Amino acid sequence: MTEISEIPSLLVKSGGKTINLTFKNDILSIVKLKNSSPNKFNNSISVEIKVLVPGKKLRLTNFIFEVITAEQAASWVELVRDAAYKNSKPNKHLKLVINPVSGKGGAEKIFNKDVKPIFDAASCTYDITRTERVNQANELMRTLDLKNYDAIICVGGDGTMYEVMNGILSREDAVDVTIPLGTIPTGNALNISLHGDSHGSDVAQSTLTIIKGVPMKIDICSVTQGDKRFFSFLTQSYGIVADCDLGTENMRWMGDIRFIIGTVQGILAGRRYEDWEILNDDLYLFYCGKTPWVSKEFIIFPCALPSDGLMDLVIIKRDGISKTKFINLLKCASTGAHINFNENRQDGYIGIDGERVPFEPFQVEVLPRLITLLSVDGNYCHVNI
Ligand SMILES: Nc1ncnc2c1ncn2[C@@H]1O[C@H](COP(=O)(O)OP(=O)(O)OP(=O)(O)O)[C@@H](O)[C@H]1O
Repeated sequence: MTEISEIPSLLVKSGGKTINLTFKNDILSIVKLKNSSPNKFNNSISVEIKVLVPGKKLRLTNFIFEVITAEQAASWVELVRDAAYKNSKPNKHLKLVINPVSGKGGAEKIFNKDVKPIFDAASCTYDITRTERVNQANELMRTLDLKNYDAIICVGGDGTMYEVMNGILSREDAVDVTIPLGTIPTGNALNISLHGDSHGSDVAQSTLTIIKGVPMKIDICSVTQGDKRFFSFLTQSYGIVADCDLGTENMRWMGDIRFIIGTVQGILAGRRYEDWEILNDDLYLFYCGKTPWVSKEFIIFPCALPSDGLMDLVIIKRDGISKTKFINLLKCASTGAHINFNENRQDGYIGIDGERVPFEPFQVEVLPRLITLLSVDGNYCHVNI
């Protein structure tokens, strides 16, 4: 006999159309109903299946099937539930962190209208913290009793996820934390990357990923700046990318168009960055190497590491620095302090996951597989490369 868990899909008719429902993705729950009105099967029993119907936009609906006996109903319920939650835990209990000011301020409304009905249909339970100030999510995660939950879900943007991750990774038991994180994207930017498919920015799809998704380990960057440490899951940016994001915070009300305006502003202002250049300049110094010292008193590459597979490079341009400053800079090289020498540009934007940090040097280290996310299938995205 074929078991339901081996059947990939269920064909149903709705509004004259035949719909192919997969157990893995589309079926959220099944319950036995007591029939209120008697029919030709005296004492007959029905089962109700709640589904997210696939299509351009996911649509929540239900189908009722009449079965003859209570035993048949019980066996339907058991078989369909097992098949629908073969790879994920049913009836998850979630901790939700809702940032009411994320995006254009509609997180609460989006949650109530588009997310709550799906969680309810899947019999997921949750308790909610609505953030009332900056850093509250971070502080909450430092002390929250994580064993009470199956996943932590951010209803917000990247900034909310950034706070949650930084809070978790600042806990004393951080290395033992395996609880998966998920996100309902109500912010402006890059959440798409967290759910790993082209529908990642879709609220219903993200809700489904939380209900049915599988854990995926991701690397985290440890960014140190002076005596501070940040945990970064997206980007570290300096240059036009940081300027067009952080330099346009006051234009948030415009939505995504602020990123275009920021880029145009940066180009018109003729700002220059040291990311990538062809060197035709008249130089004071171009020095590339693998070991820290030029001589005992000249530590030109104080950060060089023995086996990092990288070469270190120092470039000093004539037009970028006065002769006096160049001499002062060389004097600092006996202790390696020249790398902290003030740049021409005294102020600017540096962004860690899109959050502004001081305009000071920073160092990044990758910590492998430190955080677990809920994902569609354990991958970020599928590309044809
Ligand atoms: N009640 C609140 N009032 C003001 N700021 C808040 C409040 N709750 C959270 N925050 C802060 O809001 C900031 C922005 O949140 P978030 O990044 O989630 O939304 P977003 O900026 O719209 O999205 P994205 O970062 O994806 O563009 C976070 O840094 C968080 O600290």
